[in-house]
Amino acid sequence: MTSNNVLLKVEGIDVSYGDFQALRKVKLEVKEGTVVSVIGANGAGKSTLFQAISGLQKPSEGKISFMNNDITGCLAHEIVAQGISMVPEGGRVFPGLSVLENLIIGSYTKDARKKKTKLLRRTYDLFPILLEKANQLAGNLSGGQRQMLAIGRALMSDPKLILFDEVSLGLAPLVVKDIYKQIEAINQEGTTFVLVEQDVRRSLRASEMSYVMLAGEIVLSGKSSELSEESVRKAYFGI
Ligand SMILES: Nc1ncnc2c1ncn2[C@@H]1O[C@H](COP(=O)(O)OP(=O)(O)OP(=O)(O)O)[C@@H](O)[C@H]1O
Repeated sequence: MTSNNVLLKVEGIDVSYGDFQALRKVKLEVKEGTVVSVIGANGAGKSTLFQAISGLQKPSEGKISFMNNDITGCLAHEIVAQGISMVPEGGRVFPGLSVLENLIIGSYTKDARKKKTKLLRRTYDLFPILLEKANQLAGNLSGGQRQMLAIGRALMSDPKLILFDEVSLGLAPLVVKDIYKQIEAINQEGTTFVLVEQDVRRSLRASEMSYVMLAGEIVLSGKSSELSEESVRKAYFGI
């Protein structure tokens, strides 16, 4: 599903950790209903970008808007309440809590709490394994199941936009295929995605727009269908 409305706009943000500047004048636009890829090597700044959008890092320069509202400097819980949810790198879940408890934690905003039953049903429909294992400890899940739980938890806040960090890292190819199928299904129901993915081919295939980062900057961007794997790889390595 695509429309011409810009859902998220990042305009020239700088983010630093002490003296180290991790993002430089980063600019990015995400249209409603699309899937956008952010590609880059380790340390390029992809997670920092997600943290800045989610309110976990404060940009020293630039502006972030979501649905035409300036969200620069908003707190993380305010940003979730506006409709942005993150699936963190490595499918991080609370290992000592059950699958169901992990999901319920995702619906802590006032609006999501009201729709909890409906959101839970939708999550179980997408990932039946989570219903099967609802009362088991999340720490006992496989890597792929943990990634599904992390997506499920993000869905429980009823987001308009999901920031998905490292979709396929460390997962078996069949599991990755399954997860991309679910991303497509969730996207077709209207949720917009920004994906961080190391696999260039998959990244281009799964998205409408791609942005390549290198050392804290966007060095290449364009329609995924018009970018060659070679040009992306070159930008990725800075050659
Ligand atoms: N908390 C921190 N304190 C200091 N430097 C940091 C911190 N977090 C990240 N960095 C540095 O900022 C840069 C960007 O890191 P970031 O994690 O955003 O990159 P990334 O593209 O997501 O890489 P990865 O795939 O390894 O997570 C790196 O040089 C990293 O070492």
